[in-house]
Amino acid sequence: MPTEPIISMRDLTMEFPGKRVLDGISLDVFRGQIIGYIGPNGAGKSTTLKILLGLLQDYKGTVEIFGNDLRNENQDVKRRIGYVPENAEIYDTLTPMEYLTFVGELYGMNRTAVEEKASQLLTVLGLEEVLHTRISSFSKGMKQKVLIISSLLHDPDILFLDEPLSGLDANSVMVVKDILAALAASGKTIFYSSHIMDVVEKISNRIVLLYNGKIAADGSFDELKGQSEAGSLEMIFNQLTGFDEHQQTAKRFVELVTGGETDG
Ligand SMILES: Nc1ncnc2c1ncn2[C@@H]1O[C@H](COP(=O)(O)OP(=O)(O)OP(=O)(O)O)[C@@H](O)[C@H]1O
Repeated sequence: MPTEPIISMRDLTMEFPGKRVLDGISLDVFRGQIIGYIGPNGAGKSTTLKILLGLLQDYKGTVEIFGNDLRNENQDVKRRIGYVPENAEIYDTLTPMEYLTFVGELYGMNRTAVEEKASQLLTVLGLEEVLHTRISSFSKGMKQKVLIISSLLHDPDILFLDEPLSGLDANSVMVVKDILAALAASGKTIFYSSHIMDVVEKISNRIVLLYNGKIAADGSFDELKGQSEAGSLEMIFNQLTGFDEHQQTAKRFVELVTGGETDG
């Protein structure tokens, strides 16, 4: 049974001018958990991740990672964290080998070791022919693979992922899903934010739904299903966020596009 939480948030509140985005979030995350962190657009998922990463500081409440208060700057904590951002600034003029060597060295890894590891990881994900090609020529999915590798090069204990499968083809999605499951089984903790509900449903062992600044649901998919009449996570999401207007919204949208009435 898990003991000490790896991540602990108490009464986490975050306000931007004129807007309270997080309204007293309390959450403990344990070793080996894959947390599917979901919520409507603008719910505050990326904001939560940025706070956990130390990128946003003017929050209220307490956040501890590995038992260290985030307000006490701690480089050791940062070294044990990996991050795949939603919108990454990747250095397009570099090759993946140059970029990954740069990232590995930032984490204090030895250059030869990082080059070898980067080359092996790129090869496993099918990028062996473009190790020395500029990232600017890559497709979205190829860039995403480089980002996923860059978040894992230093073998972190916690992985924060913000929409990590974006641009990946169906085969690559299966590989990444299996990688995440294997990482969690080896004791890593994964905090996974995404809108792709069928993937969240399958890979998460715990789902946390953020709505109106608060945690509206927290449990395994089976537990959430037990509390709701809905069958899929997508339907549970719609139900818990009170959204039942998708057909009317779509109809109105198409009427405006076509300038007329639609059938049905
Ligand atoms: N730096 C900022 N200044 C002002 N408002 C901000 C800032 N960053 C985020 N917000 C606002 O906070 C709210 C939450 O944004 P956030 O990006 O965390 O949502 P999200 O749940 O990740 O949404 P999405 O699913 O669309 O990615 C939004 O209303 C957004 O406009």
